[in-house]
Amino acid sequence: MDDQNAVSLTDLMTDMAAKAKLGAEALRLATPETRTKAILEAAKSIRRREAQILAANQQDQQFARDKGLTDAMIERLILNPARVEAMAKGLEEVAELPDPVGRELARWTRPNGLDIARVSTPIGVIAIIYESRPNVTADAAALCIRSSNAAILRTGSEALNSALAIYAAFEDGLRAAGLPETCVQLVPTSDRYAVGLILGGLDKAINLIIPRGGKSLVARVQAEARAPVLAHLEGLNHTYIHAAADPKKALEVTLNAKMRRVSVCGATETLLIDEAVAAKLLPPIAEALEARGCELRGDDKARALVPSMSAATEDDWRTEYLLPILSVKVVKDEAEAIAHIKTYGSGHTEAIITEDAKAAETFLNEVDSAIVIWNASTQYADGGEFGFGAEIGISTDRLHARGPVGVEQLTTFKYVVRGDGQTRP
Ligand SMILES: NC(=O)C1=CN([C@@H]2O[C@H](COP(=O)(O)OP(=O)(O)OC[C@H]3O[C@@H](n4cnc5c(N)ncnc54)[C@H](OP(=O)(O)O)[C@@H]3O)[C@@H](O)[C@H]2O)C=CC1
Ligand SMILES: N[C@@H](CCC(=O)OP(=O)(O)O)C(=O)O
Repeated sequence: MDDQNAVSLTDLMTDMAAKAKLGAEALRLATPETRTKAILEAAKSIRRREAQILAANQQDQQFARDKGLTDAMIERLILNPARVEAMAKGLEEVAELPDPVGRELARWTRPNGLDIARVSTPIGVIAIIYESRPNVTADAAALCIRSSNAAILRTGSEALNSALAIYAAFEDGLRAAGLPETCVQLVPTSDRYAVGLILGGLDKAINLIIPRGGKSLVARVQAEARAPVLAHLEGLNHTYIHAAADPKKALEVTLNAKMRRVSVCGATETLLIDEAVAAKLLPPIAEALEARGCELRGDDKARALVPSMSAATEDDWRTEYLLPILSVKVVKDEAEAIAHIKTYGSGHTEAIITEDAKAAETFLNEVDSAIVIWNASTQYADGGEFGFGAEIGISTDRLHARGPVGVEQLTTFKYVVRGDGQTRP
């Protein structure tokens, strides 16, 4: 980018940040009913604007095809009338969520009579950098309004036209509720220079940055972020089939965990299987996966059982494919499975398949990922599936929230202290 463009983009983003601060203040002081109205009106507007949204999405799909994106990546970009309706319905669900701000979280009285209450509050201005999935624009905007946070949204570049069309519905919703349209703003360019400006914190206007993406984004965030970050990063997830696994559950859960949607961050990327059951369980699981078009890459023991597998390299254990590819390792026991996850996992989601409650508890306790699952698919890593209405994504950070981030996770708190003239000795 030349100097002139850099200056104008810097000006644009600085202006957005200043407006976002005002928006955050307006939201903080608005009633819950006003915020509900903004979201419901945005949902109505999404339905009204369906044709525009779909036309914008067609442009994005063409751009993505010209760019040579994989089918899985194009699939997550696609909108159709059913998906537009699902987006509007999702907003209605968020609108109905209990208001997460202004709640008394705890209250106690000190011996000196001071009455202290911990009360939930919004975070302020949240900037979200996310991938090319159009519904994230709607979900993130609605969750931020519900939780009284102003949002600066930076969509993946392949979804920019769709995001702009969806964003227009939020301008309608905010206006109809009498709130400034700038409570939610969308970065109107795909220039990555804007990402750098967000990571720089925009003169401390940004209270939290949520980056939702893969390796390239991680590297940049780690190098450049100068504002607090709540990382929603890659999901290098494992499913471990324990020696006491039920064969039917092992087959069905593994198939779902890998193949339900291969491009989502909750997809399983590595299958670990106990050597005690590998000879019996791995061949039928491999056959079923291959029949659905999944490529398998295994270690020597796995390949001895399933000769069609290619050899896994060290890189495979470290790769989040987001494709119909699965790495497979036969492990000696649960301890080796847990050690493998500790070495290669990204701290997102891991599952154990077993009928042995003690082994399950060991796994749930010792594996230190944001989500640990017993006898179910890693693809349940999702705020909607957790009952949160929607999600910003899955936090792979340890502070201030872990796992699915919904409205409650978008709040912080303050202390309200009520006295009667006390002075401190
Ligand atoms: N934990 C979670 O909740 C989720 C995590 N993910 C993860 O996202 C990844 C898949 O999505 P994918 O589209 O590949 O994600 P990317 O990381 O490529 O893109 C995500 C966003 O980051 C931006 N970005 C990426 N790299 C850079 C960079 N170097 N400088 C500036 N901006 C950058 C992208 O912009 P641009 O459009 O310019 O490329 C896009 O807006 C997977 O790793 C998946 O696990 C996905 C969904 C949820
Ligand atoms: N957690 C959600 C969304 C995951 C998601 O958006 O993933 P991606 O395909 O990488 O954009 C789900 O499982 O549907």
